[in-house]
Amino acid sequence: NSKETERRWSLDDFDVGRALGKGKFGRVYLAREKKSGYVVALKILFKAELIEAKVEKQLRREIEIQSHLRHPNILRLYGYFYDAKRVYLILEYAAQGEMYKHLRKVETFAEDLAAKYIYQMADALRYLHKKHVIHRDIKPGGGIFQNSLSFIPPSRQLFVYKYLQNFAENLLVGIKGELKIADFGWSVHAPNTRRKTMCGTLDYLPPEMVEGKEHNEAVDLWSLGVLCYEFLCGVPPFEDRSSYKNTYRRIAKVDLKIPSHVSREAGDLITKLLQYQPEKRLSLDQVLVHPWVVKYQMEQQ
Ligand SMILES: Cn1ncc2ncnc(NCCc3cnc(NC(=O)Nc4cccc(C(F)(F)F)c4)s3)c21
Repeated sequence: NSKETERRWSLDDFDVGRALGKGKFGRVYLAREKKSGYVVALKILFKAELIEAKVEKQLRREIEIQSHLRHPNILRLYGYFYDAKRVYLILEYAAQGEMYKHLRKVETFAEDLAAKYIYQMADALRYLHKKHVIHRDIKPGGGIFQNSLSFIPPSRQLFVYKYLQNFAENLLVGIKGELKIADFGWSVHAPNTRRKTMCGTLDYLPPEMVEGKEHNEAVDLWSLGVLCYEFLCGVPPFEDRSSYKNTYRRIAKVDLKIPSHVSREAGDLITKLLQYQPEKRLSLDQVLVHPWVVKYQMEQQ
């Protein structure tokens, strides 16, 4: 309820436990709110580092965006607080941790598991794209910070899509094995140690962004295709571990080779998402009714 986000939290409200992971700007810890016993993830950021990297505004925007999002496949940001040196993000705890650890452990996901994750991702992206429209209407001052997203001219609101650009770097898994998109902060745009490649974001960039052209939410459909490929093949489709230039070239040429072990339906979905022209890519609604995605939803029900 809104009470959670309004009340003043402090570190004394929590018992802090083991470290869950570390990002560029700080660490995440398991924590329990003392009164309710509620378990959360507490991300601790150092103000000095945020100021030095000039990302305070981005953090405000992230808090503003995330505090209005409610979707089972988007990690909740319950609130935040700060003290003299640090900013603390009170986050939903994703009990099964980082998606990449699961993928690396099994190398490739079975097609039914990959289809479940793609369905959940498409559903979350559809929600986010709709929210962007609503975000344009957030009444001034309606958010925690005055400079809420709504003050940004629509053209720059595409910034939020970029947050999703490397969502693959920031997928977590909830207690019931459900996918959770996390970490909308730019912090993850920095070279990310989480993946073997120096800067994971490259693998997920669509041709229009690689070529610095205008882009819109169709970038997320491209990324969804890259994610689906990586779930089924264990590596992203255009990766060239030796050089960024070659990865760029392969993306711009859509140099896509789908291995024979990938089913025809899965290959069909990937091919229809990894289209050079943004308007040719499947829409999120079409992804949600694609035979490969739907086939496994029946089994789930
Ligand atoms: C690893 N792990 N395992 C279980 C688990 N459960 C929950 N969470 C985890 N990890 C944290 C995931 C995050 C969610 N939101 C984030 N947000 C952020 O880090 N924002 C942020 C940081 C620094 C700078 C900026 C700025 F200013 F550039 F915008 C923005 S991090 C978990």
